[in-house]
Amino acid sequence: MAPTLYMVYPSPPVRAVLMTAKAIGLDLNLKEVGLLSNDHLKSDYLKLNPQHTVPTLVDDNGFTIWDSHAIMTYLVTKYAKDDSLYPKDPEKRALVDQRLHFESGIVFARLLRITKPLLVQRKGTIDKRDLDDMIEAYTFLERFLQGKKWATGDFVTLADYSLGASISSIGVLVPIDPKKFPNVTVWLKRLENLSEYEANRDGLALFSLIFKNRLSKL
Ligand SMILES: N[C@@H](CCC(=O)N[C@@H](CS)C(=O)NCC(=O)O)C(=O)O
Repeated sequence: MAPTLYMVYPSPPVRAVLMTAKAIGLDLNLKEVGLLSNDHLKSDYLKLNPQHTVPTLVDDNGFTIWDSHAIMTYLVTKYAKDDSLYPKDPEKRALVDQRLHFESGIVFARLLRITKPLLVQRKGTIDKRDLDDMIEAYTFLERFLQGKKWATGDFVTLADYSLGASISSIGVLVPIDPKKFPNVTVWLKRLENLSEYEANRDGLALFSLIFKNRLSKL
């Protein structure tokens, strides 16, 4: 039996998990959660994940874990044929972990500060402070990528899927200027050429549709 992933396609963290599963050749049983109908706030879902977020993974033995970063490292540790996406070497792993925490604590947190008001409060604009903070996050990533092919070095890791899902998404609302951010621009293009990036495409298109539509309602 395949592990079950509770998900919605537009969610960047969900897409990071989908890219991971595709990369390691793991089939997932996908269950869409009705966020708009608040299904994630109902008792059945809260029993699975009291934090009521997607993605949430239930493995075939019943083991349940949420947060994309925890899910991705779990899936690679348990199901991948080798450790290339999440190296066992302490220094290489520490670099991947640093980037995953950067995605979680900086990039996704700042993305949410932009997308939540658009979606929940139906605002039609992005505050300048939130725009500036996102640009600062791009600047950090630009520096991390200096002299590197991928987020941590010469090889694709989970850091690329996690950052790639979020950066490709927020780039729709806060454009990534290729002159100011050449490393980020080239890295995203490189990511788009990977076969596992296919798992990001449809959800990204939906994300784009939802949020561009909100902004155009000015
Ligand atoms: N850090 C979490 C973020 C998960 C998250 O906030 N997901 C959003 C969708 S993109 C969600 O489930 N929102 C509904 C809620 O928080 O109630 C992760 O990486 O999984």
